[in-house]
Amino acid sequence: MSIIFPERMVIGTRASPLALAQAEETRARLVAATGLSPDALPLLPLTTTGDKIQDRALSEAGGKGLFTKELDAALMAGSADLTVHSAKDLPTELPEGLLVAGYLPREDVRDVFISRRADSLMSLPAGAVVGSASLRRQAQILRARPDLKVALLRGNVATRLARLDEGRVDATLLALAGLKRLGKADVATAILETDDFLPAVGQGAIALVARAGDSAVLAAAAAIACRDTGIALAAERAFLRALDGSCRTPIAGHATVHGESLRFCGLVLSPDGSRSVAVAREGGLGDAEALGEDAGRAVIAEAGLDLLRG
Ligand SMILES: NCc1[nH]cc(CCC(=O)O)c1CC(=O)O
Repeated sequence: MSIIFPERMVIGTRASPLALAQAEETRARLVAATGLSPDALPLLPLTTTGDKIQDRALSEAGGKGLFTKELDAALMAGSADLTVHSAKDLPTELPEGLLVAGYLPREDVRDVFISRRADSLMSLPAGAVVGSASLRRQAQILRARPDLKVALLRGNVATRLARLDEGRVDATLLALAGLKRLGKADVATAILETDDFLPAVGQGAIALVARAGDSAVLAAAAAIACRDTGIALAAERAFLRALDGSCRTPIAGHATVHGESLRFCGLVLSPDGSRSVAVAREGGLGDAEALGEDAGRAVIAEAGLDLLRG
């Protein structure tokens, strides 16, 4: 029996340069895997609530799904057939009727340090200001360097680099994956290794979301999906779900597949980095979700809910 792909699929995406690069990558992979022409895979760029809010930390703007609500609505209304997301920004629970149809092969998961004033986070002068909008990065910066200051810095990559050049902040951290996808990896001053600086759940992965019953679109997504990334993400997202992390809790988590085994590391911090609980687990590839969930429960047992509530 041959696989039936759709004749045409509208690809919903955010309109930011990074989102468009991710949607283009998805489109190119679909062309190669399904034989559809690029014209049969039009992009539908949408502006999300998260894109409009620029003056506040997103954790203060009402939480989850700020980058996904409009894309979910387009899927449900039928104006898009497949939506492309940074897995990092995808809530652990999707609306009824939608599901993750697959993940593309993961990019580099590491964060990078960018500064004109120092070669590394550890060599910044005391009191230097590091700009980031991520509570995880803020907490991890303060854990490594309690003498530094963190400041809210939002916006796309170009905006953040401009703030650095203006001297409004001394340094910033960004995901290497995003820089690579934008062809800007050369702006990195230093790469932070995962042992020192655990990335966010889903970092570097692109998630494809579709309608649950749409078998032709699901088949097309499956044709470009990466198995190992799916397994790693199942563990990471189960960890996040178990913690029920409000977006105000600094949480990091990273899983990797090594042959037949899956390794997971998780970390929860207080916002000021003074307290943290780390967890490590290893298991079989079939147990990814259970492993992540178990790691999340272990953190709750050790940390207590007050750490998690910040
Ligand atoms: N929340 C913003 C966001 N969502 C995904 C990425 C980078 C790409 C990725 O992690 O896949 C970024 C920017 C950043 O953290 O530097």
